[in-house]
Amino acid sequence: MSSRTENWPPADAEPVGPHPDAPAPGTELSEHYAECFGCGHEVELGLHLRSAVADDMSVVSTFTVRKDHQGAPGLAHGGLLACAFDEALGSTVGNLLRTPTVTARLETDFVRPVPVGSTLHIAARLDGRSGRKTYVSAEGRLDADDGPVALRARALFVTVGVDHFTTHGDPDAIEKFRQTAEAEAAAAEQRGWDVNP
Ligand SMILES: CCCCCCCC(=O)SCCNC(=O)CCNC(=O)[C@H](O)C(C)(C)COP(=O)(O)OP(=O)(O)OC[C@H]1O[C@@H](n2cnc3c(N)ncnc32)[C@H](O)[C@@H]1OP(=O)(O)O
Repeated sequence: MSSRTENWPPADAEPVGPHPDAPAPGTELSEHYAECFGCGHEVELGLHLRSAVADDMSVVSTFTVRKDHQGAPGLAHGGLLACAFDEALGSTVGNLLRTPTVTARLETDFVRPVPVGSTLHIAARLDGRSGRKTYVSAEGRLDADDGPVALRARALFVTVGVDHFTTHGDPDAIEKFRQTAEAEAAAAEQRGWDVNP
């Protein structure tokens, strides 16, 4: 994965389709964690990505660039754009495969500047799987699903157990997250896999 000239996905990856219990086309995906910088509604300056499953089982996420996200005057910061792709790609893997995963590698090509006030439409798809490794890629277009391409990204996500989060993260916050998920019975059905803060 060191350069874009390499084969993608790698030769040992097998085609992968959505889990039988994956959300159906047209489903709007809920935030995976209220305090997530990428999608959580409790993070005032966060990215507030919103995602939905498209007819072809890609996942389309939108991210509107605000002044809080600037790098140069009037333009989005590149690192934040990479963050938006991390979230969009992670949401794709998590929701379609219904497994907790973390980003192991993220590669981003910045094709054109993204102005403050524009909305990125990020379409992400599963590319392949090899054991715990899932390969996924995305394209981000300006202001419309068919707008000009501004970024492309591809990533490797690695499936982990819940202990990844309890060992390395905040066990109390994980427990609170579990309780909230259990309380939301309807959402719990959708988010059973989703101990993925
Ligand atoms: C809905 C959810 C949305 C979430 C969106 C946000 C997602 C995130 O930002 S997650 C946070 C950022 N990521 C992290 O903190 C992960 C930190 N890294 C780790 O914890 C570990 O390195 C981890 C879990 C990725 C892998 O460790 P470990 O479980 O010990 O597995 P390990 O054996 O090292 O790797 C598994 C496989 O992946 C490969 N691999 C791991 N890292 C890389 C890498 N950077 N590049 C290429 N291959 C890699 C390994 O070579 C191995 O391949 P194989 O099975 O063929 O031998």
